[in-house]
Amino acid sequence: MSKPVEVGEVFNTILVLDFGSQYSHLIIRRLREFNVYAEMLPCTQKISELSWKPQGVILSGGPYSVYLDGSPHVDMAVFDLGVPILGICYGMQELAWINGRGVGEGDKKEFGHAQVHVEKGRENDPLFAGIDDFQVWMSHGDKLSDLPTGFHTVATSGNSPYAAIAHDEKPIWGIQFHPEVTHTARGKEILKNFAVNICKSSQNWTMKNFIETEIERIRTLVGPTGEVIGAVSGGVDSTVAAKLMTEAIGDRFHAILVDNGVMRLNECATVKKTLTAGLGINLQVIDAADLFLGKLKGVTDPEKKRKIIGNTFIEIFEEVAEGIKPKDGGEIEFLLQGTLYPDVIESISFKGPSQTIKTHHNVGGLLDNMKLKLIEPLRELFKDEVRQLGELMGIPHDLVWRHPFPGPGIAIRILGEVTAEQVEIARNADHIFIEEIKKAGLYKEISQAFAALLPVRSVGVMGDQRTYEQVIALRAIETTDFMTADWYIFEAAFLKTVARRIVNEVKGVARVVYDITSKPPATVEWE
Ligand SMILES: Nc1ncnc2c1ncn2[C@@H]1O[C@H](COP(=O)(O)OP(=O)(O)OP(=O)(O)O)[C@@H](O)[C@H]1O
Ligand SMILES: O=c1[nH]c(=O)c2[nH+]cn([C@@H]3O[C@H](COP(=O)(O)O)[C@@H](O)[C@H]3O)c2[nH]1
Ligand SMILES: NC(=O)CC[C@H](N)C(=O)O
Ligand SMILES: [Mg+2]
Repeated sequence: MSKPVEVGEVFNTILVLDFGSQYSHLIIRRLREFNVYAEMLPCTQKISELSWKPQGVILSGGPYSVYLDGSPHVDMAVFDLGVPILGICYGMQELAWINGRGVGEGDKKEFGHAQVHVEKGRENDPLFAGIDDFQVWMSHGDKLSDLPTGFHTVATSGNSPYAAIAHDEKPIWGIQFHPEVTHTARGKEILKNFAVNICKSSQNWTMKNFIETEIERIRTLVGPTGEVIGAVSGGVDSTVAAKLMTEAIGDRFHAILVDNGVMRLNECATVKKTLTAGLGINLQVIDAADLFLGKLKGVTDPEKKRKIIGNTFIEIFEEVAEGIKPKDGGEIEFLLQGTLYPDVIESISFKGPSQTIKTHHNVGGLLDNMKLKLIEPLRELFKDEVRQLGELMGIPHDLVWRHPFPGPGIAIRILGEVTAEQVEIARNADHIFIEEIKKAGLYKEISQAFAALLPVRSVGVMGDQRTYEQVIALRAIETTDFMTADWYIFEAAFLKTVARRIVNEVKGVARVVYDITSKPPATVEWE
């Protein structure tokens, strides 16, 4: 018997078809919070092309209007699956459109809170088991003008006579409000009623179960002699992925850490020690600092820096990979990547192209010439699930909770030309800042913090001497998804200590400032 290779084949899965709502991914999050596995696919997904059968289907909201030409529609085969279906907002309008076309533009839009009442006589509807009168979050301009054929009303709100509808015979529901946002007070219970009570999904999505199935899956994919390479940075994602690979295939996995000369203070040595001695990962550190710094000489444009680092990184990785000779005499077949679920969601979303703000370095550029097959063990996981997984696999707590660190490293935190001297200044200032944050017990509260080195000089006075040196900008942010972020509010005394230490201990710095810009309009990194 061949073993399953898709996570959806192993866990009972709720399929969320995404019509492009900003909240679609939250549906997945909420379901997983009560241990039901859910996956999101674009609304255009052909059901016949799925390798697994969903336990239930949710049609998400979306910015379109079902009655306009060019709006997305669901594959009708979804109704032949015989599984329960829940339409949310656009998803409900889609159900109504298919069953009678009774959808149009409302006289007024409805954004924000509304009160929903379950109709008399419908108290036993399983979607609302234990819930009768509750506050919801609405976000729509279109509404149902009629009850679709074969449906009845389950709940109403002031502005929506069809706040919830259900099919008379089949397990199909539509709701106009968004149960996935926290502003809908009983939203999670409604989703749980749907997934657990109605769809009968097992609540077995735990990281403990995931480890076992994922290791099995990797072994099946790689086979008994196959070998895998992977770029590992010492960040949480690549470390957790590398640890899973090691558990699955031992030293047939080759991890490569590239020292690009713009890593944090003592980074490579620490990562090497933790990963090899601590976690048994077969890791090779490649010292390419001089090569990177050589290529960055004279470059000040942020995008150029990013591209140079990205390309050089690939060059080195390929060179090292070619030198690795698998024991079975064949060739390396697979490349490990630490892709997370948010990246996957971003690439499947039913949305138009968004503008490039900055080029994030990535290892994906390797694929064309290397013909390596990708292994992405974390592609179904959110960051907090990766952290849980890391803790369970015995990865040190400090590593699991590390702030993210960008591939182009300190190079995009040095404004202007990147030289060994500038790296030294930025690195030492950063080290002091992080050290003080940890000492104050704030590290976990802050999502990311670092020091940037500005290419301006300022006059100072130290020990009666005039100084004329550079400026360090401290950045600390709070965020959940790094798409938006707010700056962290420190106590004045804390900033005072950090500033004093940096000016006193780091040669070349005369002044320290604190960045109080949110994202947007700024970004997290300075370049
Ligand atoms: N210096 C490096 N050496 C080898 N691989 C690297 C290096 N820097 C980045 N990478 C690769 O680029 C990928 C993306 O980097 P990214 O910073 O997003 O993830 P991470 O470092 O694993 O985790 P985190 O987001 O917590 O920093 C990494 O998973 C790793 O494969
Ligand atoms: O691996 C990475 N390669 C990159 O090229 C890169 N650029 C930014 N970042 C990280 O992404 C998050 C958002 O940063 P920005 O607001 O600056 O885009 C923050 O966490 C940044 O540190 C990167 N990570
Ligand atoms: N959030 C939604 O799904 C909105 C659906 C639809 N476009 C409306 O405005 O009614
Ligand atoms: Mg990183």
